[in-house]
Amino acid sequence: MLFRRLYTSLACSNHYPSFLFKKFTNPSAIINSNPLFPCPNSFNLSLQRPNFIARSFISSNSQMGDSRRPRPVPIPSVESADKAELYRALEASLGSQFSSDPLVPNPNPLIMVISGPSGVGKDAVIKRLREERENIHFVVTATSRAMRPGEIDGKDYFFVSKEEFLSMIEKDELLEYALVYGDYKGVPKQQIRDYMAKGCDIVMRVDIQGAATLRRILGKSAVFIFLVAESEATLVKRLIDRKTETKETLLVRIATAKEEVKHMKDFDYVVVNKEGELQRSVKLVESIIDAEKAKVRQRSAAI
Ligand SMILES: Nc1ncnc2c1ncn2[C@@H]1O[C@H](COP(=O)(O)OP(=O)(O)OP(=O)(O)O)[C@@H](O)[C@H]1O
Repeated sequence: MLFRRLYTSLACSNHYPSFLFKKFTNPSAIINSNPLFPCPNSFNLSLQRPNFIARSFISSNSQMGDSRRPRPVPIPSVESADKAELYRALEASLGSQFSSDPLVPNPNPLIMVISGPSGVGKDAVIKRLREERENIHFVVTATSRAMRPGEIDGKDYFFVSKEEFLSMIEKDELLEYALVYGDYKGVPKQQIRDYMAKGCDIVMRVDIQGAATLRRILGKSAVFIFLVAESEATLVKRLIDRKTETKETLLVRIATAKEEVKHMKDFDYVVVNKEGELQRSVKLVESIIDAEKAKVRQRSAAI
């Protein structure tokens, strides 16, 4: 049993020649067939004793002369030994201290792009996510449009003049921008850099066109989430209930939404924001973040 554990830990370690583990499944076969183990018979014998003497495997693999080899280390019985004593004996036997350094580096900051048709619930999901999750920066967009009553500069948008916006374009300070109904809207790069440097994840809320532009710029280095209602009918009712649209803009938004749903395939994840189940949608977005953080090959975005 003890030998099997030792064998498994050595098989996962970089310190030991892999051929020993690839080729053999029976530990005693390794011992009996490998010239690096000078005394196969004595090893087999030692397995039969409760407190057997283990040789340092790492050292026995070295090219050092016998005089420099560490002496055999007694390993106490697993059943009766003190935990600390057993731990130290295993360290001594393997010839190195067990490191407390993290085996896995901190995950990279994530850039998430949340998009979906108008009225699907992007703002509602993001608002709830903001309340529930720390270490996320929600990107504040720059716009050249006038501030509406109740809006706060730096929170809802960065309100800048058209000239200032054009100067930001000129200086390549925007990750992406668009002219929407005569007003510029864009994502300032520096804000994203600053928060990523602090280790924060980044969330951007953009329309479908913005998401397509960001996909071209960021490729697979960002996560793209498409938010959708369970049906067209639900989406329309939600827009009507919001009472923010005129009949003309309602028509435009609904017609646009029908087209936008076709772009779902360009995203990495789809979250169905079902009627009355906002919390479930937020949990699903959080699960996506958690899954991305657990990826062996992390996305790595450079802005
Ligand atoms: N799961 C849900 N169930 C019921 N109502 C919801 C749900 N999610 C969002 N809503 C409501 O639907 C309406 C539209 O949501 P929201 O404004 O967040 O959409 P949006 O995608 O940000 O829209 P737009 O792109 O037009 O700004 C809001 O009144 C919101 O409270």
